[in-house]
Amino acid sequence: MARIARKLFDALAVSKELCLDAEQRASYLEERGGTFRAYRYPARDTAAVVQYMGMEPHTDSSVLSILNQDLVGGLQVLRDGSTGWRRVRPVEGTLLVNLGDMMQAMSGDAYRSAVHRVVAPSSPGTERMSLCYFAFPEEDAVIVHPSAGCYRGFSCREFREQVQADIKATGAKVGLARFRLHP
Ligand SMILES: O=C(O)CCC(=O)C(=O)O
Ligand SMILES: [Fe+2]
Repeated sequence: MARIARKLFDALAVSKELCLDAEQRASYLEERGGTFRAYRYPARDTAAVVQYMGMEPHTDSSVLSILNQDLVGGLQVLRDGSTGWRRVRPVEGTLLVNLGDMMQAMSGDAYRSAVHRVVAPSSPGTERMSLCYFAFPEEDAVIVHPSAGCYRGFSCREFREQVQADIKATGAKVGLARFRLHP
């Protein structure tokens, strides 16, 4: 997964939206600093009246996240500027890539961090499994976009600490809005 993340990142890094130099390419994605998570979403026992949320709406704090979901389905994304959720149809033998908050910051909002959620299965006895790899920058690399000026420079460590402080204080992640220069 780390190698796939590196290949994808290097391909994006030369795009006009990122245009990273060699040093940024190396420090904005740290192969050994990735996190791997395995999830199991059991179905609700009783007949669900409302959709039962397996994971609440959020953006990933990563640079990019690579997801392997099974065929049960349940992942949904919010399209930019829309309030409607779209189901992400599982396709056997494929990986899914979500861009995260770090990518949005380093591209000066050209690439957006996808808001997504997981709806747990509704049929009793069904469960959903997924594997997710999250790629991050080096802890102390300062993320800046040379011209966009959307965000003040910040490191992944600072971002994580801010997210944790916000969750502790308010119960929710504030995320990139904390670092935006012109709210
Ligand atoms: O389980 C999934 O499909 C998504 C998990 C996810 O969005 C996350 O861990 O951030
Ligand atoms: Fe996520």
